[in-house]
Amino acid sequence: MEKSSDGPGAPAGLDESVRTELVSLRDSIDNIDAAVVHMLAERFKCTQRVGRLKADHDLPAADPAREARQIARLRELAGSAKLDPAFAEKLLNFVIAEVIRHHETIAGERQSGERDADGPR
Ligand SMILES: C=C(O[C@@H]1C=C(C(=O)O)C=C[C@H]1O)C(=O)O
Repeated sequence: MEKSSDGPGAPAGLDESVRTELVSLRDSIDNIDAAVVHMLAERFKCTQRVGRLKADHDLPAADPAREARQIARLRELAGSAKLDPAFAEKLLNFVIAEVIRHHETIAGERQSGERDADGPR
């Protein structure tokens, strides 16, 4: 069974000042997580538009040169922000891989749409 707790999100038997600090820090973490989700949602709205542009103009889903520039920039920013640059790179690569998957899906849908519009051969 799970360990019992005497308050939302704080383990039982904790010193009051420790509990207050833990709850306050977790409030901020929750706000930051919400901001990250909203920012990612906005980023994916932009990348979906890029995906449609690429599909309309027969451009490849991935742009490795652009990715290399973004990674170099993000590593630099991470370093100044005291965030591990290797972590920043992994995170960006993770997001970009999902974006490329979306772009491939959009391109595939365009192609099958065009085939359908051409009618049976
Ligand atoms: C969004 C694009 O497509 C891909 C995804 C990228 C991203 O998520 O930042 C960057 C380069 C591309 O591989 C783009 O070309 O700008």
